[in-house]
Amino acid sequence: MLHPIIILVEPQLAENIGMVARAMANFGLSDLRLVSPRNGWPKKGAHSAASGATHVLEGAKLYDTAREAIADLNYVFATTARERGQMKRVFGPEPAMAEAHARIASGQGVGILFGRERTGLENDEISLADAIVTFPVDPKFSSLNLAQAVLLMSYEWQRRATGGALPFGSEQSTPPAPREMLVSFFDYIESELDAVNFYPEDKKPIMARNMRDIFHRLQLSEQDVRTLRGAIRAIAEGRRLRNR
Ligand SMILES: C[S@@+](CC[C@H](N)C(=O)[O-])C[C@H]1O[C@@H](n2cnc3c(N)ncnc32)[C@H](O)[C@@H]1O
Repeated sequence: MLHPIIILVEPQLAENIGMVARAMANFGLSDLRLVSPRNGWPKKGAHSAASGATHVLEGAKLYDTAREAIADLNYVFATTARERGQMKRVFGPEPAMAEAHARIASGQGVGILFGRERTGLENDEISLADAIVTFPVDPKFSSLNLAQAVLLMSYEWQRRATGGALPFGSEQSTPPAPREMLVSFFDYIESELDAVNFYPEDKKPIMARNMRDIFHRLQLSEQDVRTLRGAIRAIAEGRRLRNR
């Protein structure tokens, strides 16, 4: 078991189970356990809601009780929005997944219990867990949809497991232009601007420096410098041709 196991206790809606599977697959989880799904299993509608995460649904294991579903696990979290007055450690999602990560890395099986859509987990089910996880929600509106609750835990798991690495990053097509190329570009612009008397007498040094600063702020790549240089040359040569 290299990942936490998601355990849904008496889930009712096929759409929620499908969306749970999708959320799990989004964040690299695949072990799903279902405890007595209401009105049986499989359920019509779960596959379409899973949106391609069928491997999670098809691999889901069925149990009669929460107790049986967690029997082989070494450490179990119970998720709940409500205070239950039980003497257990209470985690937020991020430290909970740090704890899960450490335990799984040392070879333990870790599970996360999620409750029924309407009534959540029963106190007896929570009493089977080692710790409680609750989310930092607005207390006036604290209950998340079941699949969203699974998504949040799965996200925190993946963030922990990958160190937050993103699948892709911002790319620069070419590296910033070398200084020599940039300075030669500045010389070129300044000579062309001189040729059309752009600089008022005695202001040239400060205006040339300001313009260099503008280009520095743009972090031009080699290709950017080539493009700008070509554009300025085209304008300058067009003017020279017209003036002949
Ligand atoms: C729709 S909620 C159940 C709401 C139910 N009325 C209750 O009060 O527990 C379904 C499940 O999502 C999880 N969940 C929802 N909101 C949560 C929160 N704020 N913190 C932790 N888990 C939450 C729990 O597992 C919960 O049993």
